Amino acid sequence: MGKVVIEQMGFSYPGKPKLFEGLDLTLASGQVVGLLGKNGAGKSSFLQILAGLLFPNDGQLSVFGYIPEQRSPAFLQEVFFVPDENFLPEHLSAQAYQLILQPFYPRFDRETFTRLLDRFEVNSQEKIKNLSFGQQKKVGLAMALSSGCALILLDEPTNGLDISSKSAFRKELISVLSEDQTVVIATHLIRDLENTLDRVMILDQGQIKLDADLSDLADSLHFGFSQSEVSDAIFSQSSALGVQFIQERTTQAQTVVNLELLFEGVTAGVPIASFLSKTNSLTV
Ligand SMILES: Nc1ncnc2c1ncn2[C@@H]1O[C@H](COP(=O)(O)OP(=O)(O)OP(=O)(O)O)[C@@H](O)[C@H]1O
Repeated sequence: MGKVVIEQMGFSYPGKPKLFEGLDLTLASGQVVGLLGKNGAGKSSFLQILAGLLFPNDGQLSVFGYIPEQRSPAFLQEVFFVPDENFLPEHLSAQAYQLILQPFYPRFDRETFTRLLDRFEVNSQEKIKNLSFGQQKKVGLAMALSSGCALILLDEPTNGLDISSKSAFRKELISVLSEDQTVVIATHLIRDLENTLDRVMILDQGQIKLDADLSDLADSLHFGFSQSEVSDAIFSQSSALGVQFIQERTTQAQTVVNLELLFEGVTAGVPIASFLSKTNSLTV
């Protein structure tokens, strides 16, 4: 479908200091991207800018060749945004709302929607207002994953989901997506995204401090645990149980990327990107 291209983008809420400044970013299709950041880092605002709900103050933003703030019908039918809070009409059932929504999304797959609601154990006939927060969340996620949209934006998708629903969401996300779809997931529940992401972006102090493919992180870094300090660690964190550390990977076995430790390192100012072989962008 094309790309999302951000060039030198700046954004601030009226009367507030800059939230983003000089952001550069390109998202190709076929990736699940995790957007990580502390509370208030701007993750939700970033998604809303991509969805055309907030407008950048500076720079360029193009989503598949469209300018989101123009909110053209051709753009809107390619973007599905699931906010953290319920966005569904409370007086309708999931099934009734799906019928209203479907004509706006040409590739909406009704069978997938029905299957996902079953999988998520949500009653499609029940009015939204009678569903729990987690069940409402699952209706929104089922809609997004069935929408066929080229860009799917999920704000804290696992917030409010129980353990088995988180696992079901991860599995369905990977199985339902096609190569021409891009998903951006904003979250601070980092562990919930394990084994799901193709790429991670860490937003901190108005900048993207790390933007890297998970495969590159796993190739270039070694994530370990030791009872004592490790002398050549790039970053380490001690707890009562021992020391978690990140090393540059040379001959060590490949390890699963510890996203939480990576996040702590990057937000502590460690120039992790300089240890990677194929970094997408580096602003540290
Ligand atoms: N409508 C608004 N008007 C003014 N400031 C806002 C508005 N919405 C958010 N902000 C401010 O912008 C900053 C970023 O908020 P945002 O919700 O994008 O962060 P976040 O990373 O999603 O945070 P969280 O993890 O807590 O959801 C915060 O300082 C917040 O107070």
